[in-house]
Amino acid sequence: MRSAHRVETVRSAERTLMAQLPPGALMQRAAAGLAAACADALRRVYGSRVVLLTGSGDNGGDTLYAGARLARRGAGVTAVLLNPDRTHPDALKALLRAGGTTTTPSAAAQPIARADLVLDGIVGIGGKGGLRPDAAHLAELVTASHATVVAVDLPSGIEPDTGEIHGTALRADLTVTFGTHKPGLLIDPARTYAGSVRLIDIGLASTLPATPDVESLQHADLAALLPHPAAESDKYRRGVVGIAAGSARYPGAAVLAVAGALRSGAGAVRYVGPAADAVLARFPETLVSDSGPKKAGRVQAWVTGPGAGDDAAPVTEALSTDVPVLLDADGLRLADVAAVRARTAPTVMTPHAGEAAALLGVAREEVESARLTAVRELARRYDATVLLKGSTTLIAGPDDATPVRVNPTGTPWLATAGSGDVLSGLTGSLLAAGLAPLDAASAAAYLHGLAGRYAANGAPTAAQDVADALPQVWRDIRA
Ligand SMILES: NC(=O)C1=CN([C@@H]2O[C@H](COP(=O)(O)OP(=O)(O)OC[C@H]3O[C@@H](n4cnc5c(N)ncnc54)[C@H](O)[C@@H]3O)[C@@H](O)[C@H]2O)[C@@H](O)CC1
Ligand SMILES: Nc1ncnc2c1ncn2[C@@H]1O[C@H](COP(=O)(O)OP(=O)(O)O)[C@@H](O)[C@H]1O
Ligand SMILES: [K+]
Repeated sequence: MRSAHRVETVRSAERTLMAQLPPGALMQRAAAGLAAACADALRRVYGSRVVLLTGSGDNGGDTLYAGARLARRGAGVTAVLLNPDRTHPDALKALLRAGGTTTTPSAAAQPIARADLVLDGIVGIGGKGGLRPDAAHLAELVTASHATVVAVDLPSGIEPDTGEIHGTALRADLTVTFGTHKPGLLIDPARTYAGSVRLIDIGLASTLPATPDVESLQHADLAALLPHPAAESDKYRRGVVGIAAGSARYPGAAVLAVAGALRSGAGAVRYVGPAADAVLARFPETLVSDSGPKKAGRVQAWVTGPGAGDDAAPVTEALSTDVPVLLDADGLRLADVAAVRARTAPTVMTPHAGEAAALLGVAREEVESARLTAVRELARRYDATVLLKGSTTLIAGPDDATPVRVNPTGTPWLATAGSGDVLSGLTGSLLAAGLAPLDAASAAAYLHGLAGRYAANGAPTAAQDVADALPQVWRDIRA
């Protein structure tokens, strides 16, 4: 599991750790890790040209100490001091002693244009709001240069706790972060500013709380979560997933949801709805029922909504059952908030940003720019597990104390009609297998994202291909 902690949590853990260490020890650990990462990025340190964008806080301090280490190895290092009177004094002395030089923002254009490497030490976890005008000007110069950009702790200008961006932020190729990930490094839009992220161990794990604020599943977590049939398994023990989806107008949504469910470990898939002929034509193994969800026979989880049109009856009926229910697409719109809140079995909702915006009564852009806030608010309002789809899919449980999961897999090629239907069938299957709602939804997002990458492999792909790629993803994860 990859963990991320909010600024307040990081600061408190740092205070505890610092009290046990000699003064300055933490900053030296951070600077040593940072300098090593920079040396890797440069390949050859001797003779390289390095520019340090240096703010007035400890983020600038880390940067100056790392610059001093690079200067001692033969790099030409120039620090651009944004606030000369308030620069970290000891770190600045160290840089000058190592042969580094300083300059002002107004004279920074030439060194930045010539640099091989630029370190962004303008602001770290002490930042609020987008970059101020003088720093924003430096960011423009960096964008125009060919230098490799390394962000120190985080790209300056992003909101560390949420991944929001208010104004200008600096774009990095690599972010070297200290002690723990910050949520903003994992969540878009800020995530794309961070480039690849490298975590430096400064000993903080010993003082951070065990439960992070945000987390991401990794391959090993998936391998542990995925259900695997045992000798005594039968189709009911493996889980029967019910799909109440599709309409005369959108039969394909039903087919794709069934495809996602069949490829994801369900012992059987039961279908109810007006698209039975289309479903059976493609998947003769589907159990089709003429009745609604309540009378359809034994099912361990329902998926309802994809391609449903305006018929609320199957959605309402599914919600009245005592098994987990997944609401997607039209089902989100047709579900009554009070009926969802009143359920005793889990409910999982899987909106994209547009659907989430409609449920929250805000503009789509507002959801996309503040994804963490939106997913938490929906989970709270519906007392449900919410999976907010998009460029970084987020999954929140109804309880605020549970970490929000960020899906690390995925590809923009998944933004293709019907791929969401595959995800809903896939999630339903994992719910029917007995996974807890947060695990089912985050494992499904992980598998779906990888299946999208496999299916696309750098070229356009379609929703059916994503479903067809699922077994190979499954095999690779278990291997
Ligand atoms: N506290 C610790 O023990 C450690 C801290 N470390 C470093 O210290 C950083 C935090 O240091 P600080 O608390 O001094 O804070 P920062 O250095 O992140 O930022 C504070 C300074 O940035 C300026 N600033 C704030 N918002 C700005 C904006 N939007 N545009 C331009 N300037 C802005 C403020 O005027 C302030 O002087 C971490 O990110 C990390 O890099 C590391 O050395 C590891 C140990
Ligand atoms: N920019 C993006 N990057 C990565 N994944 C994306 C992006 N845009 C959409 N997706 C993914 O593509 C899928 C699309 O689902 P959805 O919007 O419900 O489509 P549909 O309703 O057509 O099935 C979701 O899994 C979503 O997370
Ligand atoms: K920074």
